[in-house]
Amino acid sequence: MTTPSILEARALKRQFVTRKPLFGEPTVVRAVDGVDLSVAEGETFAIVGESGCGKSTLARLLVRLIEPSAGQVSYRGKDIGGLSEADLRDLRSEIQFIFQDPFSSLNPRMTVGALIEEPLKTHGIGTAEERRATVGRILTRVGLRPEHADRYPHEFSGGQRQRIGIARALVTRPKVLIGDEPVSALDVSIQAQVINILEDLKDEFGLTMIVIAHDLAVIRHMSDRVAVMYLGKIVETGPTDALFEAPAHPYTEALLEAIPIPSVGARKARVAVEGDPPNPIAPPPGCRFHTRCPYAEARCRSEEPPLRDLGDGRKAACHFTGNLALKGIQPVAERRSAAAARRFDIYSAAREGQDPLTEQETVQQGGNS
Ligand SMILES: Nc1ncnc2c1ncn2[C@@H]1O[C@H](COP(=O)(O)OP(=O)(O)OP(=O)(O)O)[C@@H](O)[C@H]1O
Repeated sequence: MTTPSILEARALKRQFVTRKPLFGEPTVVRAVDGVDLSVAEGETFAIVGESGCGKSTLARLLVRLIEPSAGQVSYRGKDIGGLSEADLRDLRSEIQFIFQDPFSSLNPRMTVGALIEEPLKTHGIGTAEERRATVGRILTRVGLRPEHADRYPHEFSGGQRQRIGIARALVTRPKVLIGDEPVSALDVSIQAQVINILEDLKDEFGLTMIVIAHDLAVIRHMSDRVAVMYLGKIVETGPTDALFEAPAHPYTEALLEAIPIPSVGARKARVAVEGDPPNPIAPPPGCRFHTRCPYAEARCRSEEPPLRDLGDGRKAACHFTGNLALKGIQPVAERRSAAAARRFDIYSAAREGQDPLTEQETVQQGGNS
């Protein structure tokens, strides 16, 4: 029996038209350019790709924070494009966001208690007394204390502020939590703690999670399935383990090879795939990845590969998918660097309640908390 899907996108598109001042020609960015996806109830679904590939736009389309240029999104089988204002408000209490930078998403003039209580008030949930009790409970649940409700966000560390963001997102008991780079502003050791909290709360609240990240180590630990985006399109999707062990698209392979090394500099390290992504205003013809693909042939420059079904829940958009091995390509799993493997170990150790960092790494991280 297959798990029913909770969120679905069909042929979803969103373009942004910008115009240079005065008589400038309008330019069109196809930020999301024909995306189909289906998120199963209870799973953690990850969207990964380089900066500017359309991840955040896609996430915002999924909850109608922005309107699509074309295509459809449905939540529990219902087209959200046709929802009334009241139904849209209900939808927003069921689907919550957490953001990359908890400080900028929290109003610095509100106490932590007021910040967490706000969504309850907006949705008319509980009396003032009940809301205060709920705030105390959720603060404890994310590893803070009820008395922290009287303090202000600037009094907390980055990791604690992200816990506050999580508490605020979960206080209405949503069904879906979307995390837009939820840990990428945090140090590696703190990332592991926040990931653990999210995983525990996911089980406790029966959440479906959509996680947007550029960091594949985070994705590997958190997600059941992954969609890899490149220039507004999904180029590969499938179960996380299968995709990591044997990527079917050369772009996925390049991303896996670029996993950053854990060190002081890894705090905000970005994935670096060789070459720059093409200008999204004028994407290359044929396969959009051909300008950076080591395996590209003439066909790739003129013919766009469709997202083909590979079986076992996997899909990829590459003319050579399934044949990469024939081109003499060794699976990435065999080539992954020791440093990247260590990064995976850090998360694994933290998940098992051990101190994830060696003494030397703790010194490098500056003993942060
Ligand atoms: N409001 C907007 N107006 C014009 N262009 C936009 C707007 N929002 C996004 N874009 C463009 O759409 C493309 C996709 O942006 P988006 O933020 O969705 O990508 P992303 O993968 O989430 O990137 P990042 O990881 O940097 O947040 C980019 O080229 C971006 O410049």
